Amino acid sequence: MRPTTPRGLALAVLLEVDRGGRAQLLLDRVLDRSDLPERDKAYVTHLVYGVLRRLRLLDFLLEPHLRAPDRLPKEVLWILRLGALEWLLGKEDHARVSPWVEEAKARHPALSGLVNAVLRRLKPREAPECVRLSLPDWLCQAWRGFFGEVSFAEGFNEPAPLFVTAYRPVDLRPGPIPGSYIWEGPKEDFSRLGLQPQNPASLFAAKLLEPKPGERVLDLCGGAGLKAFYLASRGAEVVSYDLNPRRQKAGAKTARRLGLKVTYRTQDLREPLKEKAKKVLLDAPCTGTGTFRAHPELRYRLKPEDPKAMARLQLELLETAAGATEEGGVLVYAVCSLTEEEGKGVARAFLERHPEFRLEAFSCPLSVLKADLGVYVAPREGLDGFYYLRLRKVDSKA
Ligand SMILES: C[S@@+](CC[C@H](N)C(=O)[O-])C[C@H]1O[C@@H](n2cnc3c(N)ncnc32)[C@H](O)[C@@H]1O
Repeated sequence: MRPTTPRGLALAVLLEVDRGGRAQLLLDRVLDRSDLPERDKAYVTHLVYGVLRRLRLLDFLLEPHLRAPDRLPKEVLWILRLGALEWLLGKEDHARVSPWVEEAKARHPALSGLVNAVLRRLKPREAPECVRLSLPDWLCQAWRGFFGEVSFAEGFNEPAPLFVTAYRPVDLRPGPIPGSYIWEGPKEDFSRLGLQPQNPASLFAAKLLEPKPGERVLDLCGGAGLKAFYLASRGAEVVSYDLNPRRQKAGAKTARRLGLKVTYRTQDLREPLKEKAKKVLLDAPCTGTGTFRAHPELRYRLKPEDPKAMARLQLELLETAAGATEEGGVLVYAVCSLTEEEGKGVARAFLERHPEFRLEAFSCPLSVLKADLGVYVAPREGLDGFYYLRLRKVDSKA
């Protein structure tokens, strides 16, 4: 039987995430199909994201009360985590314990007593910072070493507004940079309204290219084309390249609905391009360590060796982007990741090999976490963490 209650739906989504699914996709699917009122849908979202964003801390709080958590049925373990979340967020005992005991009774009646006892016994417990932030130790320590501290990661656990980029005049609350707004209603058919959901930190990567009307721009690793939409809206002639034709097809459809012209070409960008432009944007694939707010489960799946492996691919793609930049032209490299390897490390390795490129300084209106060979943006106030690098090709014979 398919669950229909908010708690049942949250549990079902979390069990799917446990099997390898992606929370955002699963939630969208489940909530689109559900007839629940908006308030209940918001509660499902709150539960799923709340638990995933604090998973390490919740397990730490449950630990003294469970002898062998690994041997519990998954459903019971996630019910305990959900109940612990509501305890952590200060929900009254009468409102938080019995609903979760009922969920346990419906699935594993013999363990409902344990759920009841554990949820009533929870006590405050001082957690080490990396546990409190629910980060894997390897990443938490790498961030401390590189940024000097890790408190910025608190931002991943804060709820964020839904940011949209507007391609028509709108009467919405402005976001942190021009063109970005905050959507406060229920989900809509955004492209019909001339809007595109997009984090301002992602929009800023496209803005850094400073596209001019009539200018040719290459949008490399353009995916569905979120950044291409902005570039086209400034009157640039945009060609968007990606490996994934399915994403590009979806992008072409949205571009049409937004009334924007983008040309899509499918290519593996580890191979050189057959064309050049004065403005080139490379929004490279990355580990996504700046997007833990929207993709909270990602942090538990990444491995310590991933940033280095990703940086190797990013450097290959940057070679292609460099070859496609005309002399005097601008190349912007961006990733939604906060690791040293994928940001500063890629920049350093690239500049060592390419004396014909010079670093270009720029001012960043978003909250800067670190500026050192490019700029890292802090994942605060709803922003995704990002890294940007702006380069100019000064002399191709250097
Ligand atoms: C960060 S996403 C791009 C998001 C997109 N620029 C946007 O703003 O919507 C990275 C993209 O790189 C693409 N990609 C990964 N490896 C690639 C390769 N070898 N050649 C071309 N594209 C690649 C992926 O398909 C994905 O769409």
